[in-house]
Amino acid sequence: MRESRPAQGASAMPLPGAEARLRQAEQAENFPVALRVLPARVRTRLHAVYDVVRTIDDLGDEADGDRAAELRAFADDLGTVWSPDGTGPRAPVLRRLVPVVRDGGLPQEPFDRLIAANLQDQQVTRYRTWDELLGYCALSAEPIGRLVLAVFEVDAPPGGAVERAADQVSTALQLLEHWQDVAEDRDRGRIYLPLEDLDRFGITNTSDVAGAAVGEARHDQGDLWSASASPALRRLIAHETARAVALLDEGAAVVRTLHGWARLAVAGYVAGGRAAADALRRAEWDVLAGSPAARRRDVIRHLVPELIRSAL
Ligand SMILES: CC(C)=CCC/C(C)=C/CC/C(C)=C/COP(=O)(O)OP(=O)(O)O
Repeated sequence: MRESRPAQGASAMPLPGAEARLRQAEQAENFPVALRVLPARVRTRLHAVYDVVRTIDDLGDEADGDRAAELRAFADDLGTVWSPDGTGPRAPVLRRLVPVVRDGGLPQEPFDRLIAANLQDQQVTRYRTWDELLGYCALSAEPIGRLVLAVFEVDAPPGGAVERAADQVSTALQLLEHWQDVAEDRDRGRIYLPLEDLDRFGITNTSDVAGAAVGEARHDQGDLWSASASPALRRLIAHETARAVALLDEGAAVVRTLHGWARLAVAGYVAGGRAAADALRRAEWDVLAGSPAARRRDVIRHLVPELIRSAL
């Protein structure tokens, strides 16, 4: 998962092979970002959007130096895609987005929300409740689904059933990634498992209790800091995975309302989510021994029935 993703570089300026590194990052995702069978125009558009999304995420997670400043600078550059200042954006990844926006009405607002999510990540490292976590997903995951709908020019009126279902699928995919990446996020100082659930399942996290700086391993003890997950933590991960899969199931209805390539692509994302849940189950919910990775063959195994269901 993320550990295999290379850092994009603090300033998102041209890096040798930057695009190749983004393609490599794409391979580490749970879901097929742009299935090879999709038409070239659609794949180009999906890649252009993915690369910007990934860049924002990498600035928020991995950039050296002042990440908030890097994100704000990138946001300024991003804004020029919609409000050309004569020269256009500086970052190559944004230059590749320009024709996609010109060609097919891609909105700026979802990108702005992704910037806001990553700025929030610099400040907020704990979520008290499930609802608070869903609020974060509204900034960090829902915009991705909305962009995918825009890429496929799907008619999805604001607040309507299609948009809501896409939000559910996107949120479910992000939650599943969080559960896969509990150890990695913890090492970054972030815990996405809601604190009320940690309490309810009796998970100890003495770094918080003792008020020690998160990430200082010598102070960190308790269930979240072991080399492998305790029975209590495994029960919690199984519970949170089931909640994410329930959201995925609800949102998967969107696949049935889509047509053509959009249906195939979104079925691929849903199948990727199911493969991620399989990986968690296969690891017996132990998310501390490593990040359980989705297998390609599981994605395919889920894609076929997903498509059949949507055709009925
Ligand atoms: C129309 C429709 C439903 C499309 C699906 C859109 C889609 C693929 C959403 C994915 C959301 C997601 C996994 C975010 C992960 O963010 P993160 O910041 O946790 O990612 P990271 O772990 O890769 O950094």
